[in-house]
Order: sequence, then C-alpha cells, then structure tokens
Amino acid sequence: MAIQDLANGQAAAPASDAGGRSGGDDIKAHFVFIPIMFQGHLIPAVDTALLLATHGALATVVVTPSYTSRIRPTIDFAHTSGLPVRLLELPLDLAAEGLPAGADDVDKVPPDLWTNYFRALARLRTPLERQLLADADVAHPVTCVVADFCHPWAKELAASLRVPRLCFFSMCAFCLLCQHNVERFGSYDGVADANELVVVPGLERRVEVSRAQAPGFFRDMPGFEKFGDEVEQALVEADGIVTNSFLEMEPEFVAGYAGARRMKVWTVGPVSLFHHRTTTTTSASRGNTAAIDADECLMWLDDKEPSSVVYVSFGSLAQANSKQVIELGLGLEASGHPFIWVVKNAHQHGQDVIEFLHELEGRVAGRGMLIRGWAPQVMILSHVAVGSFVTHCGWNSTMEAVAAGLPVVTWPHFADQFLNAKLAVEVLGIGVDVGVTEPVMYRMDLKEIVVGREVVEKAVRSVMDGGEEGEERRRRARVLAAKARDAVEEGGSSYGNLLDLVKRFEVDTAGCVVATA
Ligand SMILES: O=c1ccn([C@@H]2O[C@H](COP(=O)(O)OP(=O)(O)O[C@H]3O[C@H](CO)[C@@H](O)[C@H](O)[C@H]3O)[C@@H](O)[C@H]2O)c(=O)[nH]1
Repeated sequence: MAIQDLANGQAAAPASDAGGRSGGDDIKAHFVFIPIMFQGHLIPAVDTALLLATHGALATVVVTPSYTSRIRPTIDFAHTSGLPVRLLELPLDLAAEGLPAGADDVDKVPPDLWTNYFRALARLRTPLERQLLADADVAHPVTCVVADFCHPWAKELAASLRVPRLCFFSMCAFCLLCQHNVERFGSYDGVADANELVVVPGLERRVEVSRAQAPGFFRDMPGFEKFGDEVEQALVEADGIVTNSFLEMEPEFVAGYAGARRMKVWTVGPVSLFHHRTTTTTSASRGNTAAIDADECLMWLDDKEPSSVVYVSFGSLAQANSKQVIELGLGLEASGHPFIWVVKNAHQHGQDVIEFLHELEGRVAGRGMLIRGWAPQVMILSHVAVGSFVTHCGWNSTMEAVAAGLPVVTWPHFADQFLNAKLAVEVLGIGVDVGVTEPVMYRMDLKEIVVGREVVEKAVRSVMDGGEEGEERRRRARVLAAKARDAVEEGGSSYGNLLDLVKRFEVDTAGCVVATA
C-alpha cells in the first residue's frame, strides 16, 4: 500500500502547510518511525512523531493493519491541526511465518509463535524499502529512520536508504544504564540464583538488582538469544538514541548512558504531554477506543475532591489471575479511598470474578469506578481529582504519572518494570513499593496471590495519606511535574532536543542528509 493519508482515506499530499506550524516548503527533515506494534511502544512513538512534526519535520509512521484504527484519532487530530504526519500501512506476511490470520494483532499471536512474529516483522524490510523509494517525495526524501530497538533489521533498511538510524526507547536512561552496566561488567557471572541481588556497577549511588528483575533485552528468552545479540549489535551501530524521558529527571543517568554507549541520547519526553494540546476526544482515544465514555468519566471525576482518587492500571500487557483480581479489589475497597480501577479482559475471567466485580461495584457505588477494557488513561491522570496511581511501572505509565505530578504505588510485573520501580522509589522518592521481588507474567490459570489485600490497602493508605512522609512524596511529585512541563515548553530540554533532531537530520541544499550525531 502506498503512503496514505489514511485519516482522509486518500493518497497523502506533500506535507500540509495548511494551518500547521510547518510550512510544506520549509520541511527539510523527514523521519520514518518504525514502532513495534505493542501499545507501550506504538503510543509513545506516535506521540514523538507528532512532536517532531510540531517542530517542522515530516513524520511517517509505519503500522500494520490491526493498529491503524487505534492511532487514527491521534493522526486525525494532527491532520486537523495541519501537522505533517503520514501513516504507511504495511501488512505482515503471516503465512510465510506460519502465523494464523489476524496475528498482526499481538494479542492474537499464539505464545509458541512469538519468534515467528518477530521474523514476520523483519520481513517488512523489503516492502518498506520498496515503498519508501517508490513514494519518495522528491521535495521530502527520508532523512532519518527512527526504529524501535526491537527492529534490528532497520539497520539494513537505513543503510540501503543511505540515511542515519536512531534507536527509539520508551524507557528511562536509569534502566538502560543499569541494564548496560550489569551486562558490561558481568555482574551476573557466577551467580546461579536468578533472584540473588547484585550491586549495579558504575553508578554513584547503590542500586541492587537481580538477573530475574533485569534480564536484558531478549537474551534470556528461550529462542530469542540470537535475536538479542542482533538487537544489541543494531544498537551499537545506531547513530543515536531517542528516549521518552527528560533530562532534569535523571541527568546523571542520561549522561551516564550516553557516555557508556558513546552515543548521543535525545530525551524528548514526557511525550504524553503532547496531548495537552489535543481535544478531550483525541486524548481519550489515545492508543485505542476507550471502554468508557470520556464525558461520563470526567463527570464522575468532577464530582470528587481534588487529589482524592486512586487510579489503578497495569498497562496493556500484564494480566492478573482471578484470585489476584479479587484480592486487589478487596484491598481497594478496604482502603476507603475513591478509585478508578482498570480491569483488563474482565470477560475472560470465570464466573467467580465476574460476580465479585459486580458485587464490589454495588458496595462501592459512587466511590469506586471499574473500567472493563481500555481506559482513557492520560485524560484521567491529568484530572485534578486524581491523587495517586497504582501502576505496574511500565515506562509510559510511570512517565504519565510524573507528568501529572502523582505519587505512585509500584507493583512491577516484568521487563524494565523493576528498574522503573526502583527509579520511582529510590531515586525520585515518589513511590511506595508493594514489595514484589520476582517477575510474574500473570496468566489467568496461575493460582498464586502475589500481593495480598492488606498490602494493597496499606500501600494505598500510605500513598494517599502517609503523614509527613506521604506529604513529602506528593511534594516531590509536584516538583517533578513542573520540571516535566518546563522540559517540553519552549526553552526546555526536551523541546530543544526535538529542535536539534530536526536540524541535524535535515537535507542540505545539495540533497545530502546533514547528520552529525
Ligand atoms: O487502559 C489503558 C491501558 C494503557 N493505556 C496506555 O498504554 C500505554 C501502556 O504503556 P506502559 O505503561 O509502558 O505499559 P505496557 O503496555 O506494559 O508497556 C510495555 O512497554 C513499555 C515501554 O517499553 C515497557 O516499559 C513495559 O514494561 C512493557 O510492558 C500507556 O501510554 C498508557 O497510557 C491506556 O491509555 N489505557
């Protein structure tokens, strides 16, 4: 499929100069974003593409068909605002990798076929290259590929297009540096127990982590070892790194990671703050169609005291088993605080959970709201009535809490979440930890309760009240939010980094890409 202005269902015109800040003729940089199709990766990539567009670049976002409709409202908003953003939809060759129909939606990839899914993604390279060359808009040639770190094949793509390539992470520099250092200094060597804590080397402060909590990218996953090496090699050979973080939050770690990688790191976040300039409808459907009417949700929140509501959500991937769902619900009920609780895949639970949720709703009517499915998270978090966030510490959620000035209850499940939780609790001082120490990729059929109702209740009371300590935590969260806002405003660090990206990766008058990363 050709590059399309899919929002309008027509072939895209050269970047619009109608009403946007970026006149078509002024566009000299064209970034092609290749996200991986997980919401935790796709959403921040789209926001970053839009932010670059507000700074005068053309941005093309590559999507596979199942995800087009999920980002359409955001892209529609961009078009209405005259921002030069385009979608390039490419189907995956599922059959070639033995994947069932519909498996370009990651929720439909059978667990034993994950390696096949990643191979199918790598097959995008040839059609994408062909498409970008065929659609090359002479006035706006591609000047830079920004590929999720999970796409090592983008290395060859950028080389063929003869343009620089940046690695995109929606992760904090703290996590990237800790992970890098434990691997580089062999901290896990000779440590048989994956849950044994080791001290992360090369940091000024003492941080302890276990291999189970920070296993590295893919290398510990059966079947993905070689892929993990390819990811690392592609990162080593990248022309720079773009992250959804901001300098003032973690200056020593941004500098440390850039130094360790000997690479420029552009912090451009919090990218969710782009939505401060969108409409309620756009922000409410960021990443997917919300399972609740935005106005209904806002009315419910309007009725609550400032900073009184606890928001509870575990992102787009983590899944709680039935017993844990019940335990969490009872803990929230016992906390006595108003809450909004996002229950993913509620319909997949057994009758016991369905009845429990129904009865709970009756008992906490007016005080507790359940959202079964996708929540308008950024819209909710930015409401004045919300006072804290119980989170799995996916990096986007963590940044969204920071941007909203909220203290968090940290309940990591897997991947980078343990390190993000450490950043929130130990470095930023805005978190109360529930005490999970080992990763759990929750499955419905698991029987264990990982966090009991009393622990939930105590953590919620602590983050919402918590005496002087709680007040200090809330104060730190407010200060951090002010820094986050400053970072994305004119003159701020993230704003400056976006401008710098646009400037560095533009085409000069001789048609060469100016890339000085
Ligand atoms: O009902 C929902 C659920 C999620 N979101 C949004 O979806 C994104 C979820 O991202 P994140 O909080 O990072 O969680 P995951 O979906 O779990 O993200 C994956 O990707 C992240 C970025 O690399 C990693 O930090 C996580 O560990 C990994 O699980 C956020 O922007 C949320 O605002 C909603 O808007 N509504």
